[in-house]
Amino acid sequence: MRPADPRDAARAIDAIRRGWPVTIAGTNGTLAALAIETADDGRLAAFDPDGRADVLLSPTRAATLKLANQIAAAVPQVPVRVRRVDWLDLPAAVALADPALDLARPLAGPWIAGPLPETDAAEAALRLARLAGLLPAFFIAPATADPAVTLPADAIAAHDAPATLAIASRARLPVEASEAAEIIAFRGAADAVEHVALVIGSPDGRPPLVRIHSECLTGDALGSLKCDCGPQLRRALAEMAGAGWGILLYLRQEGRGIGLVNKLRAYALQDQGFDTVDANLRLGFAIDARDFAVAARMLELIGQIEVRLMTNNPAKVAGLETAGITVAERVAHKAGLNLHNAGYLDTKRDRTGHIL
Ligand SMILES: Nc1nc2c(ncn2[C@@H]2O[C@H](COP(=O)(O)OP(=O)(O)OP(=O)(O)O)[C@@H](O)[C@H]2O)c(=O)[nH]1
Ligand SMILES: [Zn+2]
Repeated sequence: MRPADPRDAARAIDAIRRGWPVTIAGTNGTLAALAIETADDGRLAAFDPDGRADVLLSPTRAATLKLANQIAAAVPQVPVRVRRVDWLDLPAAVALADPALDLARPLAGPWIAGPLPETDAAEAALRLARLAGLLPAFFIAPATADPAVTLPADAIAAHDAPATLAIASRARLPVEASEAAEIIAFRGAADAVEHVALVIGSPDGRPPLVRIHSECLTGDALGSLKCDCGPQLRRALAEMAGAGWGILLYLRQEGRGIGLVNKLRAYALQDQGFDTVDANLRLGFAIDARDFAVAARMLELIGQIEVRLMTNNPAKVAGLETAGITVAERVAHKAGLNLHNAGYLDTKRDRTGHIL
């Protein structure tokens, strides 16, 4: 197996978004994978001329489809292979991958499901789908005649490791909350994701008030009432301005790391009655796919490794501390309760450990 190249994951993300197969080599076997979301009949026939490719699902999607009873654990922690049978054609595979129609058109089996030996490659493929903003489901085969990209599984595992992150540019940016603000943009070697920090005021000897904010296009820019992101963002900046000193870290982790389109799919499931946790699981993702090590790296680059963190989420405190930042104080950060987001906030309190 050749060593990972930092550009491997970027090429693979591009390939699966275009509907091209990738071949992933892990320590326990190699898999060729074609993303179901971007497949069509022609691509599937080229990938798998004999109609024998199996389907790869994530552990949480398999649990939703009740495929877990065929596997040792009640809730499988490992990727699941659904064996190809004649009637598992492209529309059936789309129905396995996409929960949009779960209620309207319950899936008829019998499906033959099981674990697969190539766990490294399978986990890497599922991670790749999340990074590409696609549904985590693939056709898989031992090899394909014409892979667009071949890469080692660890290239994807290391993909958003923040070590290569560096300051790319900084400039004065007067904002509504404070005229004394500076924006700092960060870039890493592996991808085109550009995280941003907004430093308000200047150091006063105390650890800065810090807000880690994950991108929420709907809440931050469109005024969505489904979440509390927009009001939290604005309140954070106002409080930093009031205190005279603070740092907002704006992380490009839309939808808790599953991307905009998948978040909107989760919203459509919420319209069917599922809460924010179950919607993510039905789609085949973790409840929260974020990694706060990137925030720690940004603070290091800014030169502030001790902070007063504005959050209700203990996972953010733990994530920063694991990555070497001292959280001197957690500052509760509540804002924007309304009729539409009350259930969402209850779910955060009851199911994801938020202190609300
Ligand atoms: N997948 C998914 N993401 C959501 C949903 N609602 C909001 N989000 C995303 O959740 C993230 C909001 O996170 P934050 O406000 O930074 O963090 P938090 O975990 O709520 O913790 P706090 O610091 O206490 O606010 C943003 O990336 C939103 O896009 C949802 O229903 N599903
Ligand atoms: Zn939001």
